[in-house]
Amino acid sequence: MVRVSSKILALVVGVLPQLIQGSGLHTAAVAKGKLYFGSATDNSELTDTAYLTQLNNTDDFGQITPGNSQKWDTIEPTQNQFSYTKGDVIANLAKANDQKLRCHTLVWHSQLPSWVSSGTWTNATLIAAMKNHITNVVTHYKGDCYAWDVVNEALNEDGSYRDSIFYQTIGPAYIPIAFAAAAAADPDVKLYYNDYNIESSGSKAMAAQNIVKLVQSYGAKIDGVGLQAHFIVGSTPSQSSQASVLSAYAALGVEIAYTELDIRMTLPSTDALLAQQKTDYTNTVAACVAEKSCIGITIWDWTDKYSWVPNTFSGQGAACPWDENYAKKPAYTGILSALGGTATTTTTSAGQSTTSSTSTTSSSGGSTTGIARWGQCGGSGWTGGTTCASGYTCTYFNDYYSQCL
Ligand SMILES: O[C@@H]1[C@@H](O)[C@H](O[C@@H]2CO[C@@H](O[C@@H]3CO[C@@H](O)[C@H](O)[C@H]3O)[C@H](O)[C@H]2O)OC[C@H]1O
Repeated sequence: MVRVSSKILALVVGVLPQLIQGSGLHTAAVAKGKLYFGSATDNSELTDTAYLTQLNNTDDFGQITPGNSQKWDTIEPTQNQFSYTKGDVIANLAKANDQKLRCHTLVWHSQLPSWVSSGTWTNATLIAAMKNHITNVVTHYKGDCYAWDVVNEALNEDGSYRDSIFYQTIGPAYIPIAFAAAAAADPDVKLYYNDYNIESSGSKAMAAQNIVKLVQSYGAKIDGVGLQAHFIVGSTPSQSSQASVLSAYAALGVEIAYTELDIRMTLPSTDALLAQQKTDYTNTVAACVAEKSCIGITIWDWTDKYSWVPNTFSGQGAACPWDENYAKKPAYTGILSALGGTATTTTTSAGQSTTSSTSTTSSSGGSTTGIARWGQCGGSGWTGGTTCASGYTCTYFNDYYSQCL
């Protein structure tokens, strides 16, 4: 009979739970004081049972985001006809798994139905259509979402406003109007501005900060800035440059989340690229860990099998922490170590698996040009101190909103 010393037994018993359970990404993130580590997903992927099993693994994923099923073209393909079937599948999955749901997205220039993108609009009719969309959708998902990405990608790379149908027709005021409508429909849900290339300092990150100030100056609620973080292996911003912009957002009194993290490479994948990808993921996650106001991280799907990257960026891919065969890549270990977790993982090498804009609005009393103000003028006359610059007339649209035109 083999006798096992009590010391060895204690060691095995102590280590066993880690070997069996490991410390997954979400578990480790929560231990670091974050709310969640999560993943995007999409309806078509859920028929893949191996995929679903991992998505349901709440040790790794305490949060999910629908990749497409809450976008305007899916939910309101025809004006005032709402279809929640696909979005509800993801929302119900989150509920069943006790995972947080990030809801994505209400107002975005892309994936719009043609009745919106090619419609003939006036300022008032587009505001009404946008508010109707937001009110319906946010009300439908009231209580289900941790956060809504209220406005997505309103900025150009130089920090100017993107020339979307919303900006063209309404001007920058569409942003605070959207936030106010979302807050009115669900006062408890967190409301985010979400964009890419705002993860390190520069004109676009500065413009994102100005969007926060713009919404705040209108007296509307904004709770967070979402950093999409669609990065490229080898040119991902350093941890320190991400950290400094995170603290700039935090100084505005909002939280921050990494909302769509993935780090793509030019294919084929090599061991060197996978090693650099691990470093890039590690640095990004470490920047969030170090910033108290950074509350969570979402990867834009967890496996290369269903990543959006190859369909969008020709010749690029392998952007996720798991490969297309669901084996963990070095990136997984990097993320876990940045979260302070312990890896008992199988990671892949390239060949095999081994264990081991600037707002011109003044906040009070200044003159505005072409800029909306809340209740500052209207049918019943001035209610605030704002005056329009010479040559502009203050035009009343509704109780929330007027504009110097
Ligand atoms: O043919 C379309 C297909 O192109 C579409 O792909 C989705 C496009 O959006 C992706 O998510 C965005 C990625 O980056 C940020 O800019 C946005 O915030 C995200 O919403 C999504 O992952 C792709 O699947 O899907 C629908 C098909 O009909």
